[in-house]
Amino acid sequence: MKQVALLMDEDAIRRALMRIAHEIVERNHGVHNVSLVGIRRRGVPLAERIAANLALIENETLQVGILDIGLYRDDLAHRPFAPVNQTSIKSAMIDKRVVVLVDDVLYTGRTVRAALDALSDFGRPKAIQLAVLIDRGHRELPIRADYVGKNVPTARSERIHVEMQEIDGVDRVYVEKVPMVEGEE
Ligand SMILES: O=P(O)(O)OC[C@H]1O[C@H](OP(=O)(O)OP(=O)(O)O)[C@H](O)[C@@H]1O
Ligand SMILES: O=c1cc[nH]c(=O)[nH]1
Repeated sequence: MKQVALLMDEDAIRRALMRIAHEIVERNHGVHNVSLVGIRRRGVPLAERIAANLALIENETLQVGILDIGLYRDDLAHRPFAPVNQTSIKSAMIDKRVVVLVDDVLYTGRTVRAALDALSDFGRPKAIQLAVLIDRGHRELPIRADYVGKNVPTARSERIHVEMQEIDGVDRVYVEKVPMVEGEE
C-alpha cells in the first residue's frame, strides 16, 4: 500500500515563499536587476507567488518568464513523445540581469542543467540563482540551490509530490514512501 507523509501544508508553503522572497531581496540589494523564470510546470506558479511577495516587499512588479526544458532533457531519446515547447521568455528579461530560476523539487540536478542550457538561448545573464521549494538531495551533477524552502533528506526510492492550488487545486507537499528494497539506501 502507498504510504505518504505530509511535509508542508498551505501555511508552511506560504511562509517558505515569503522567506525566499526576503532572501532574494537581501542577496541582490533589492530586485531592480532581478528576473524570475519558472520551470514548467510547478516552478511557474511558485515563481509567480515569489513575484507577488517581492511586489509586497519592494513595491516592484517583476514579470515571470516560463521555461519549458522539454527539448533540453538529457533523456529525450528515451521519451515516447516529442515535446511541445511552451517557453515564454523575452531576451530583455535575461541579458545582463540576475535570473532567479524557480522549480518545485531539486533532486539529481538534471532538470536544472537542462534549464541552464535552455536559458542560454535567450541571452547572457549577469548571474543565475536557483530557488526551489524542496531540496531532496541525491545530486548527480555539481548543482546547488541558492534559496531552499525546505531541505528534506530522502531515500532514492521515495518520491516528493508538490501540489499547487493553480494546477492541483490544493497546496501541499508530501513524500511517498516506497518500501525499501534490500541493498538500497
Ligand atoms: O533534479 P531532477 O532529478 O531533475 O528532478 C527534479 C525535477 O523533477 C520533477 O519534474 P518531473 O520531470 O519529475 O516531472 P513533473 O514536473 O511532471 O513531476 C520536478 O518538477 C523537477 O523539475
Ligand atoms: O521526488 C521527486 C523527484 C523528482 N521530481 C519530483 O517531483 N519528485
